[in-house]
Amino acid sequence: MSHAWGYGAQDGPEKWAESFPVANGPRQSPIDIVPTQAQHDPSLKQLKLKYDPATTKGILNNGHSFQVDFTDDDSSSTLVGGPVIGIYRLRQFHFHWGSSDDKGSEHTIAGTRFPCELHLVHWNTKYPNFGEATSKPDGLAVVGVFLKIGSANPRLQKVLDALDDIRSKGRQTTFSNFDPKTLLPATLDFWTYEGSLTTPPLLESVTWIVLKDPVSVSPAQMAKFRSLLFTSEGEAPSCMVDNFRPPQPLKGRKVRASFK
Ligand SMILES: Cc1cc(C)[n+](CCc2c[nH]cn2)c(C)c1
Ligand SMILES: [Zn+2]
Repeated sequence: MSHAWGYGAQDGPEKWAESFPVANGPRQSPIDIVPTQAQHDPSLKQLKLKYDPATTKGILNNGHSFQVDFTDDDSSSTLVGGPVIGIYRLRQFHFHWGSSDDKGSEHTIAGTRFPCELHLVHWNTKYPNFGEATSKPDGLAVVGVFLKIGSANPRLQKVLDALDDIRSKGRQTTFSNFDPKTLLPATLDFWTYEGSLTTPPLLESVTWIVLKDPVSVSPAQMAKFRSLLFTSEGEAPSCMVDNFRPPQPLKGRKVRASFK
C-alpha cells in the first residue's frame, strides 16, 4: 500500500493519521514553545556542533522539501552535548516554509510563526546506522533554526543558488564543501523536548533542540524557496510552499531551556 502523503487538502497533515496512526501519539512534533512555561535546566550541557564541509554529499528535491545530504560513515560531522548522551552524526539538513511570510515554520514561539525553519538531522551512533536509529526513542537529534524576514543572508546564498538545478521532485545535483555551521545564529541557546519526525512516518524518535535566536532571510531569498515544485517533470506543476505541519498537543511534556 503506498503511503503517499503531502501537504494538500486531500493528503495533508489532517489526513496523515489514516495511514500513520502514530500521528495521534504522545510525543508528536512540532509544538508551540511557550517561553514562560519552559523550565531553565542548569544541568543541560553546552551544545557542541562540529561539521566537516568535506562530508557534504549533494542536494536533492525529495518532493516534500529539499535536503543537503552528508556522508555519515564516520564521525567527522557530529552533535554532542546539549540534552543528548553520546555522539550523533549529521545526516542531512532541510527546510520548511510558507507561501507567504506570515507562516512556514513548524515550531512556533508563543503562537508566533516564522516564514521558514531549518532542520539539521543527526542520528545516535549507539545504533549501527540512520535507518535503525530512526525508530528508537533516542535515535535522532534535530536542531531547529528559525529564519526571520530581514536583510539577505549571504550564508544561505550557496544553497539557494543550487535550487535552479533541482526545481522538480527527484532532481538532485552536486553540492560540496558546505559548512552548515554557517547557517546558525551566534549563540546556541536552545529549548529542548522529546518529540517526533514532523512528516510521515512521524516516528517518535527525535530529541528536539530548537534554537532561541533566528537567522535572517530576505523576501527575495524566500521567493527562491518558493520557486521549487512538489511535482516531477511532466506533471502539472505544484509550487513547493506550506510544507509545514502545524503544532501538535504537548500531552504533558516538559520543555526545558538551556538559558535563563
Ligand atoms: C526515516 C525518515 C524519514 C523522514 C521523512 N525524515 C524527515 C522527517 C522530518 C522532516 N522534518 C522533521 N522531520 C527523517 C528525518 C527520517
Ligand atoms: Zn524538517
